[in-house]
Amino acid sequence: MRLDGVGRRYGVRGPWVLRNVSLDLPRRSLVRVEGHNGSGKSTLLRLLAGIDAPSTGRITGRPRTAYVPERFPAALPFTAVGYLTHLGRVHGLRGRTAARRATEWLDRFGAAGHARTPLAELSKGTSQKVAVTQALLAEPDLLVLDEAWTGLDPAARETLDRAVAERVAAGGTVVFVDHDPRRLEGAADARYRVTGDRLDRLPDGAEPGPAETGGLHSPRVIIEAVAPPGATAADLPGRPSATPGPDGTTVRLTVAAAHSDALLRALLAAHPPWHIRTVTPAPPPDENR
Ligand SMILES: Nc1ncnc2c1ncn2[C@@H]1O[C@H](COP(=O)(O)OP(=O)(O)OP(=O)(O)O)[C@@H](O)[C@H]1O
Repeated sequence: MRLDGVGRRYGVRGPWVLRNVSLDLPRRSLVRVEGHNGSGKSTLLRLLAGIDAPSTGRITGRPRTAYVPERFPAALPFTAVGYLTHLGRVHGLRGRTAARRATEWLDRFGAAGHARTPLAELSKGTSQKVAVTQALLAEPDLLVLDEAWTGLDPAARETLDRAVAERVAAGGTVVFVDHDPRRLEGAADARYRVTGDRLDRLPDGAEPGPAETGGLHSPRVIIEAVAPPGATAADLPGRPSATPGPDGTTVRLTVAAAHSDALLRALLAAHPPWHIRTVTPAPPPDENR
């Protein structure tokens, strides 16, 4: 698929969110999109997914596409498997194939027990598994993932990592946005950054930008927690710095405020979970040091 001189603004006089974006999305590739909050990443992904149209410019060569939006419409009057079968049909599958794939994917995500649960009664995590499943069961040539890992438990996040690798290995293109700079680290064939209204390709090996790491001067949060036996801070979202807590039994994790929710979720969802003692804003860094 190709984008040529694509621009998008909301309303005829609204500011340009994206302007003059030209982009080639080759088959068999994994593409990461980065940028600050509100920079236009979701806008770009909606254009790629075909659920929004450019205000100017052209998109050509659209393949069969599936999309996991940042927010999933959870209140629809379906059971999980009923909804997935319905969407499978929308993607062009026969009902029986759609139902079989829905069941297989729910099973892979550890949510088979919720196949017959109404969507409105699902937990946030299970809803997200349904959101991801509706895209994966289509076996699309282009898979667009907008923060699709958010809300998934660690095992489901790994399942999604594997599913992405499988899609790419099958010749597909996967484009993703994620707040965790280490998501699929080293696996992306190309990385792009939305800055102002531009989309720039990042050189291979470029460090994650301030939106992903938090940057020296962005607000930070200190989480003091008791680690379960054997746990380390090495694989936690937001790359927190870890130091021993004041009483010797806790670990003090300092993380960019933008990542504190994801970090807390990961700590609470760990098996066994971390025990959170306190969550406090960090003092601003000392400018004179
Ligand atoms: N439907 C809409 N109507 C009007 N303005 C919009 C709409 N969607 C997005 N915007 C504006 O476009 C800009 C880019 O938003 P977008 O959601 O694409 O950014 P983002 O990088 O995905 O943000 P985040 O990281 O917070 O999800 C923002 O200023 C936002 O307010």
